[in-house]
Amino acid sequence: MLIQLHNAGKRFNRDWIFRKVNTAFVSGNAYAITGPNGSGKSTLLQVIAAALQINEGGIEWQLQKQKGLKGIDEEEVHSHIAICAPYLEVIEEMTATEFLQFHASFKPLLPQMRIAEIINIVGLQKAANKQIRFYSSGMKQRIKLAQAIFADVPILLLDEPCTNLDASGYELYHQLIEKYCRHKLIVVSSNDINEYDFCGERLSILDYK
Ligand SMILES: Nc1ncnc2c1ncn2[C@@H]1O[C@H](COP(=O)(O)OP(=O)(O)OP(=O)(O)O)[C@@H](O)[C@H]1O
Repeated sequence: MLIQLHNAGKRFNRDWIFRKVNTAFVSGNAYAITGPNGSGKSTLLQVIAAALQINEGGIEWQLQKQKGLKGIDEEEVHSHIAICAPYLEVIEEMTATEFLQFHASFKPLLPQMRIAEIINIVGLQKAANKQIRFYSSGMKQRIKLAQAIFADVPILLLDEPCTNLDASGYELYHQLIEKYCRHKLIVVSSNDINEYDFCGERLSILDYK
């Protein structure tokens, strides 16, 4: 997977959030987008996810095929991406099992993974059949992470992935990235070093103002 931005710029009304972003995101690497609150990290992540359109420049998404890279349409990008972000709501009426089944009906799970096993791995076995609306905020974050990390797609986008997690949650997060996401293209948007310490590539949004 290759995502390339050419002189990409995004504004809301008259305020430019970033301009002249020239960068490539490549499979197998992990990237951190850093910057203070309100600087535009989530906005750039949503541009990469094709959830927001840029106002200048270009962006290309290319998928690895047997015969090399093949461009994909903007409308198709979402099917190759899994995302965990504070603004993505969980379906509160569902149980963890139902929620993961629902997601798996759109995007397959990693090969050989079963839903009960995933729920065990993220430490929610006792709450597997409880409606998510009765979960604590840390438990909700664990199921959101599970939904994204165990999806069999080449791009994993993580916006503040350890929000509400305790120390064991941070540890779990690092284990999951290490064990299940090595081959993926990972982009983390965060200003907490503990969320992006494994990212070899770093991009400060303040360099694009
Ligand atoms: N839909 C929108 N319409 C207008 N302005 C917006 C919109 N979405 C975001 N913004 C503005 O764009 C700027 C960047 O917001 P963004 O959420 O990308 O920042 P961030 O770096 O992710 O912040 P945080 O660290 O607080 O999550 C902010 O000034 C925000 O108010």
